[in-house]
Amino acid sequence: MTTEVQEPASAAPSSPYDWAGGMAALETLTEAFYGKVNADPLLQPVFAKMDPEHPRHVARFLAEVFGGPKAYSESHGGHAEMIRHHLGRHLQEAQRRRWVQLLIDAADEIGLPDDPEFRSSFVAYIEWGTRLAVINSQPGAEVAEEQPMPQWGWGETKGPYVAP
Ligand code: HEM
Repeated sequence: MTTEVQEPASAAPSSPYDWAGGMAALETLTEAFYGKVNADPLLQPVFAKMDPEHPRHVARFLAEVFGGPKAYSESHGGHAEMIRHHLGRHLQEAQRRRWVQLLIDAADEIGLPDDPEFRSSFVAYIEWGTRLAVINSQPGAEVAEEQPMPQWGWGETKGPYVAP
């Protein structure tokens, strides 16, 4: 068996958002995902009081992270508002793991692109974002709410976080 490292395509798509299929694809993803969440014994109680618009809001958030329109920042309070939704929720690692697993299951189910480059970018952000959600949800978490919206392209993380 040979393993080949793929060269980037000469006409690379402008963003993971475009490659994923834009807002319609992300809305389909979050609909499928929260359907699974609602049927999951570990996560259903966490989301029991979820706003019916929640899946669409998360799709907009993901869209912005992956290079799409800035709809979450312009209409839903941006990153600070997303952080506020997780404060004090005492999320646990087992719940985070299940969240990631169900999102990837949903991605496969709806046919989100499954090429290694896209999935690497996608899962990298999901690992980062879910771990931040857990950290920010703990009692006494010191959260800087006014952080910029994370931006995830095709590249890598540029190294561990070092406090200023
Ligand atoms: C990349 C990871 C994540 C992203 C991008 C994300 C995004 C969001 C956003 C945008 C909201 C606010 C929705 C709105 O404005 O209506 C929200 C709320 C919430 N998130 Fe997350 N989240 C992530 C991870 C998690 C995880 C791992 C959990 C739990 C295991 C979680 C639990 C919740 C809960 C309980 C709410 C409030 C739901 C409600 O309205 O009752 N999130 N999240």
